[in-house]
Amino acid sequence: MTSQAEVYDPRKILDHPDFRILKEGEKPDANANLAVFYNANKEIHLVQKPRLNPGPGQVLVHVRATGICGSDVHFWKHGCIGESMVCGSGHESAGEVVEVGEGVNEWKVGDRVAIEAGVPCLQASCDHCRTGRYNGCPDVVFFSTPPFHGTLTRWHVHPAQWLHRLPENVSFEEGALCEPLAVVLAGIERSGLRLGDPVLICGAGPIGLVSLLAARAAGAEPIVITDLVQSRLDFAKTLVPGVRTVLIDPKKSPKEQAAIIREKAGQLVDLVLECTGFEGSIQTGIYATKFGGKVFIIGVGKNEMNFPFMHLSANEIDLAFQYRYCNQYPKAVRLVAGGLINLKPLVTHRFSLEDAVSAFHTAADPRLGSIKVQILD
Ligand SMILES: NC(=O)c1ccc[n+]([C@@H]2O[C@H](COP(=O)([O-])OP(=O)(O)OC[C@H]3O[C@@H](n4cnc5c(N)ncnc54)[C@H](O)[C@@H]3O)[C@@H](O)[C@H]2O)c1
Ligand SMILES: OC[C@H](O)C(O)[C@@H](O)CO
Ligand SMILES: [Zn+2]
Ligand SMILES: [Zn+2]
Repeated sequence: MTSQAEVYDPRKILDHPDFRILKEGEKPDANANLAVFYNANKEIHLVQKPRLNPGPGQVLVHVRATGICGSDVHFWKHGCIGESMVCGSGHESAGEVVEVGEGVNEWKVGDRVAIEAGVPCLQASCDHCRTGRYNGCPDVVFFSTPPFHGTLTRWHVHPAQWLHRLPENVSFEEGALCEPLAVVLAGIERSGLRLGDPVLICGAGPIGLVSLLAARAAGAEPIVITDLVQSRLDFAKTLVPGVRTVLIDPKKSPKEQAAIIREKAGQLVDLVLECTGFEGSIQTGIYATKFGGKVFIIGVGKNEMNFPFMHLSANEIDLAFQYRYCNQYPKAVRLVAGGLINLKPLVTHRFSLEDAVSAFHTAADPRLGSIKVQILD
């Protein structure tokens, strides 16, 4: 049997005679299959790669919108790949079907789709796939996680069953934002959030802000959101006017921060959606949680952290974690199409594919104040 890794062997593109890295300022060929690749020297380039034909069960998508995720910036800045390797970015994408491979009946040219970037093995021998928790599949091909190239490209070949139909009233930009929404919905589902729960959201980056929208749609009240940056809290207020904000002062201890949050919320919270991955923020969340509550950690951070063990124990506080998502895209699309979650304001900066390298510099520079940077084609 052909393995996932063989089907999506990243060398296929790198070894292809039509693959080349464009020099700075060089004009790409008209309609070229542009993409953004970075290397272990932290260089980032526009590349031209071949436009491949979809194989059996695959679909060729013209990618019309891709958001830049923090992890795309992280892989560019921190490598994680072999020295001579170059890798392509992007996993928040939506587009239009332009060609279908043999045996594909569910899609036709012109269909509008969101691309689910993680393609699990779906083998009966894989416990995670068989039991529906496919985000744990050890053989997943997650486009944009090295060594697999990303979906930030003009023509992307994708397995037909990992595309999700976008209704007419959902734009490509919103379709691309269904990826971070899927992350958040997976967290909200597993956190057990109930109508009327007081909730704390730590961090007002894209994940925290999408959590805010989703927690509001799910009926959380009150909602407190924290950040170190006032402009992000101001942005949160424009998204959900009723949200209560707490500007975190790094000089204060987690216990002191939690006391401020408790005052803002009028009580300790039932649930924390932690969206920073920083130790201090997680500790703050723990101290802000009531007896029997839950700290649900979506943020990712360093390998080892200290948590206040006895406080967790004596207060029966559950700690839980989210790794990507499974079975969330259909729900994400429904919530956006139905008007329960409005993702549109999150896109603050837009770039053409030809100018995608500038998009990365914008996303990576906090002084420019972007929330979500997207590349449109
Ligand atoms: N679990 C998953 O599958 C998954 C998927 C996507 C993203 N993530 C992670 O979620 C986290 C958030 O992603 P993002 O794109 O919103 O990142 P981001 O960096 O844009 O946002 C994080 C926000 O947290 C704020 N912050 C930092 N330290 C803080 C503190 N001590 N207290 C309060 N706020 C603080 C920052 O100012 C920033 O606004 C990241 O760790 C990311 O890697 C996890
Ligand atoms: O949105 C999905 C996340 O960015 C990925 O899991 C990332 O953390 C790298 O694999
Ligand atoms: Zn991501
Ligand atoms: Zn599997």
